[in-house]
Parts: sequence; structure tokens; C-alpha cells
Amino acid sequence: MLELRGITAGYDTGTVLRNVDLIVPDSSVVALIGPNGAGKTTLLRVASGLLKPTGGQIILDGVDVTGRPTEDLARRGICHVPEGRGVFPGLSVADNVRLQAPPQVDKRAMARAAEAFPRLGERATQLAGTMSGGEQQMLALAHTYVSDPSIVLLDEVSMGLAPKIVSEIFEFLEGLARSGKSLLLVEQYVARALEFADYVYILNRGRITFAGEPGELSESAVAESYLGASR
Ligand SMILES: Nc1ncnc2c1ncn2[C@@H]1O[C@H](COP(=O)(O)OP(=O)(O)OP(=O)(O)O)[C@@H](O)[C@H]1O
Repeated sequence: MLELRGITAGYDTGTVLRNVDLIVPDSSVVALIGPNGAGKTTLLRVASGLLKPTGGQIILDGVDVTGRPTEDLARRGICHVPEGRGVFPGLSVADNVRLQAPPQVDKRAMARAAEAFPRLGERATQLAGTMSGGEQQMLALAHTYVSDPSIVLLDEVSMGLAPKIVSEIFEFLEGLARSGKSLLLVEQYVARALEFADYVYILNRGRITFAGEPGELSESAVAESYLGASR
């Protein structure tokens, strides 16, 4: 279980997150939604250790891991798929997959990636940067299968992709969830994310304005939280 307790964080330009509490229970899907600039990406960066919070704690399976480096959190089972895919465009698909894999699965890494997305298997020698946007996203997502994490942080993984590819990606994520992994999902397709999620948090201007089950959330509450941000 991942617990973010009273997280305050930001950049040189100012504080973005203020006293944020969020829990990702074991084997559950948590959706984090909110308007542009609310701080969703910043919160995922804190959760994976890429950004150190200025206040609060990160508790992973009961251990306080606040301030630990991102490699340490990765070893403890956190896998972050960042916004914008994060593949190495000048390397082949197979080399990208090998780089993502922990040493113990290195030799089986490409076979596992192809199990997750057969299209990657057909394109093992192609340079990642020459693949379509959807294929590059599959490559980034293969990481979540190959490295066998317990908690997966997903930042707008369907962004800018055709509906058919988005469906394929959601099917993959549903498979991950069924296999017992926990997901923390930042997603622009709010309705789809809510359908899939066990719990939902709304973040608005760096504060949590709703935490609960999707069924407790009315459409008007979602709309209000988004519209509220632009006032
Ligand atoms: N590296 C950075 N340096 C300075 N400010 C940043 C940095 N990254 C993000 N910010 C600022 O922090 C605030 C929150 O950004 P963040 O990307 O976390 O929001 P978001 O909810 O993910 O937005 P979006 O839905 O548009 O991706 C914004 O005002 C943004 O300009």
C-alpha cells in the first residue's frame, strides 16, 4: 500500500501541492483527476521519488520512504510511466525493453514485452523513435509488465492517441489490475477512468477536493471542480 500523508511540494516558482493525503490500497485502481495545472503530474513525481516533498511523508508498505531516491522506490515496487512516454528514440525496441528491465529478467525481457504487446515483438529491431505514437506508448507501458512492480503510476498514458489504441491500452491496464497490481491513474478520459477505478481523488489547485468511490461522485461535482479552476 502507498500512502501519501500531508504532502506539500513544488518548484522554485512556488508551492504546487498543499497538504495532500492520498492512499493507494493493495490491488486497487485509484484515479486522480483534476483540471490542467492542478498538480497531478507533480503528485506522481513525488510518489515515485523524482521530486522531494517539502512537507509530509511517503509510506510504502508501512515503511517511511520520504526522501529516498527514485531507484530505491523502483526496487521497492513503484513503476512510473511519465507523461510524454519516456522512451529512448535512438535505441531499438529491444534495447529500450532491456534498459527498463531489472537484471534478473534481462534475458526474458523482450519475450515478456511481446507477451504484453505482440506488436513490440514484431518490431524488436526498429528504432523506438520511428514507431507510431501508440506503439511508443505500448513500449513505455511494457515496462509495467516486464519489471513486475506492485504499484504503477500512470500519467496520461492515453494522451493524443486514436480511440482504438486507447481501448487497447485500457485493456492492458485492466489486465494489470486483474493480476493484482495497484494503479494510480492520471487520465484525461475522466468517464473511462471512473468506470475503471475503485477510488477517485479530485485535485484542484494543489488540494484534494474529493476523495471517495466513483459512485459517490455526481457528474455535476466533476464538472464543478473543472469549471471552478478556470474562474
Ligand atoms: N519543472 C517545473 N518547474 C516549475 N514549475 C512547474 C514545473 N512542473 C510543473 N510546474 C508547475 O506546477 C503546476 C502544476 O503542474 P502539473 O504538471 O503538476 O499539473 P497537472 O495537473 O499534471 O496538469 P496537466 O493536466 O496540464 O498535465 C503548474 O502551474 C506548472 O506550471
